[in-house]
Amino acid sequence: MAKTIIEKIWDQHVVYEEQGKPDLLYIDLHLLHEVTSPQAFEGLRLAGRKVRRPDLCFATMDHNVPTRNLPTINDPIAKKQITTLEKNCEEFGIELAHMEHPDQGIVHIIGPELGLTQPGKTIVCGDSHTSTHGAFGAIAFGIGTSEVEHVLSTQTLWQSKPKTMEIRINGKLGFGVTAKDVILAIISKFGIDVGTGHIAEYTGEAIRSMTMEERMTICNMSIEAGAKAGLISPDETTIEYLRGRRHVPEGEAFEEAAEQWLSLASDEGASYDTVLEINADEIEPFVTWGTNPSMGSGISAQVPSAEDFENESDKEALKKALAYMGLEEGTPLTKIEIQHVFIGSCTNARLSDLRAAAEVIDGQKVHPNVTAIVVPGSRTVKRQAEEEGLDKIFLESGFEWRESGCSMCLAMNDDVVPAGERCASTSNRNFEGRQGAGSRTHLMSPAMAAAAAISGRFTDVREMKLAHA
Ligand SMILES: CC(C)[C@H](C(=O)O)[C@@H](O)C(=O)O
Ligand code: SF4
Repeated sequence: MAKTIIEKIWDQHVVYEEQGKPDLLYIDLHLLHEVTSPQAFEGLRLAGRKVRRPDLCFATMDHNVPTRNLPTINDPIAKKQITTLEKNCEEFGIELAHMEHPDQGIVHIIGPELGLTQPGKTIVCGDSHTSTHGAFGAIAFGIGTSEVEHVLSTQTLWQSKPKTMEIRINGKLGFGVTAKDVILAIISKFGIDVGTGHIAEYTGEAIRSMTMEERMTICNMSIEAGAKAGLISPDETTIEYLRGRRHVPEGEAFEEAAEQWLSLASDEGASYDTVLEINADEIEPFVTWGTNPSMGSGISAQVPSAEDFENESDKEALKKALAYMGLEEGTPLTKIEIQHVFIGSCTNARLSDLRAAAEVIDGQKVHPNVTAIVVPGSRTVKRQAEEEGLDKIFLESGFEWRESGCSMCLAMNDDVVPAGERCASTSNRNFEGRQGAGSRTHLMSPAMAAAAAISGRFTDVREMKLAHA
């Protein structure tokens, strides 16, 4: 029978099953960071247990790390989490990319970079955006701290088999439209709960022509559509990205692995519990205007009005969101002014994202009302960007060029948007207070954020690109 990649990987990892109960799944890779691991290690210690497979674990520091004046951490809670992770990794024998290690970075950026993330693996991390790793054709999802402890001690996890979903993106993307616009358009069209109980596979021509970095942006936000995980069947693009990376097999063994990885792709004719479709040519550069990632529109639209919605609860949600965001119904999106720009996060802080932003800047200056920062997703991204001179492009235009970490994505560190101010952000969440108490977040692509930095308001990057062509 034709199977989806989701079923193939799942079936290969079930170590115990019983009718009517969750399956016990083997976990191939466990990624850790400083925020969700301390109690898990403490639990092991109290129970006198060891980590079963430290060689299948990898830890980094990302949420709390400062992005300047390293290694000074001002916040005592942040400092404690950092030193605790250091101690735990040493005691339990887990490899750690500490704050100043050359491999340090946001957990979802360094897994792929180091070749730890591979097709066919089950990958977990105490972090909801673990779905990013699904771009390689892996089942990758976030887990809670008690599950982190379970995986540390047994290398397995109890999981109910999710339903399968296909999200097909038909056709080719238009000029100036990026992976971020695609995933924001999908969430806007289908809502933040559509994926509940499912693992989603993204398919279609637009996905096939994307690079691995673009595919990671798509899979990263699966959780914002409510899905447990999101993934993409491996193809030659996947294989070429992985070739030569540190943790993948070498030589003949790589060719064998590649063949096996390609065989995981969903079979022709495999069926899914749910199928959603969107046409690439209906997608414009996107920005969010509200307080969840589905509250967004193409840049040529206006902030919606209550009359655009049929049911009362949607009208109420709109009013509440606009009150928090300080926006009026019907305002053209290109009239909205911003005070901050954040180019960073596990959604959009890889090398290609920084290149896309730098290309838009193209010798222009950051608007005088705007504070703009670039936070590379990892130290490797930072080094590579500097080798290409991207840091100079950003610095000369007036951006700050920071050290890698989660930074302003969630303001668990010193990088905070002040109350009442607006930030054009390449991250993935725009909830109330996400970038600091009272902060107002607008999600968009790196190119759109760069365009906003220059003009001080939301701008259709396609026009800016044409003007500079
Ligand atoms: C801190 C962590 C648990 C959290 C997550 O799970 O996603 C964070 O990374 C986020 O993006 O909100
Ligand atoms: S960059 Fe943001 S979304 Fe990603 S792991 Fe860090 S806090 Fe979470």
